Amino acid sequence: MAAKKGAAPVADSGLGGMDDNVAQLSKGSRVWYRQDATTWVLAEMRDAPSAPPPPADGKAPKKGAAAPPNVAPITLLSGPTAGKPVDAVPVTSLMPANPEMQASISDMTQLSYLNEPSILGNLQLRYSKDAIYTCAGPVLIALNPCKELPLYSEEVQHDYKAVAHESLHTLTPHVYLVAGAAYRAMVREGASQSIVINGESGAGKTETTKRAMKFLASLAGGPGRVEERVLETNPVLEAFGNAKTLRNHNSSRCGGGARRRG
Ligand SMILES: Nc1ncnc2c1ncn2[C@@H]1O[C@H](COP(=O)(O)OP(=O)(O)OP(=O)(O)O)[C@@H](O)[C@H]1O
Repeated sequence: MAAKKGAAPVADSGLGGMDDNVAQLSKGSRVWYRQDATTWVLAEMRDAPSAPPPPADGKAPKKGAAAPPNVAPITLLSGPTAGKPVDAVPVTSLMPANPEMQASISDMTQLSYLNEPSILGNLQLRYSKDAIYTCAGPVLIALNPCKELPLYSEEVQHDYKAVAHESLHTLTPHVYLVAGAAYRAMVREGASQSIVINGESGAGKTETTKRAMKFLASLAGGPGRVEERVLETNPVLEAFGNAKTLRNHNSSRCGGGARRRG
């Protein structure tokens, strides 16, 4: 299969180059098909990739032009067009799908293929089950549920407090797991720890920070007023750093030009 670089109709995400994945495609393979710039659809290959048909106008390709990519017939498996056959799809718009895609995977490193649609598909599947936290090795991915979930109760905190003193990650991914790991490292090494929380506006950084601080305060607080006092610093910090924006009533990034109303 000779899909040449530069022939892809859409930009590569950089998460496992498309060309690298073409070799994985054969008849019966489950694949992700890039329908447009933002949509991946699960599909099955009806046959192995083959050379593309000659151009309709019969003209020979220009000298030095990149060879067109091989093509394959597929059947769409997900979305409103499920069951629809699509012929002659360029292999450069296909990515191998994980065989374990039916079950959601709590640690991305367990996915057989770590390409963009597999990561997004796994996150989407978990999100549909209100599993907003997913690990990617030591990194925690937190999605904004845009609703209150029963993930932060005293009982849940109690469970994660128990493992905060152990080194094993026996519970499902959670911001408490990350906070607990930082706490454990601080106690073990006797040194300050940092948790980097990153994401676009409205992603949930402030909420995640508050949950982590609350958990840390309750871990270390004991019978005193530590938890209360740590959390009382929030309004002061927010008064200096936060502002209401079109997208977020409590944004920690002020101004910043036009924003989409969310
Ligand atoms: N874990 C969560 N549970 C429930 N609601 C959440 C959660 N995370 C975020 N939200 C909701 O999303 C809104 C935006 O989240 P947040 O203010 O934390 O975003 P942000 O990433 O800090 O945004 P900005 O960069 O603009 O400050 C919150 O006001 C809250 O309503």
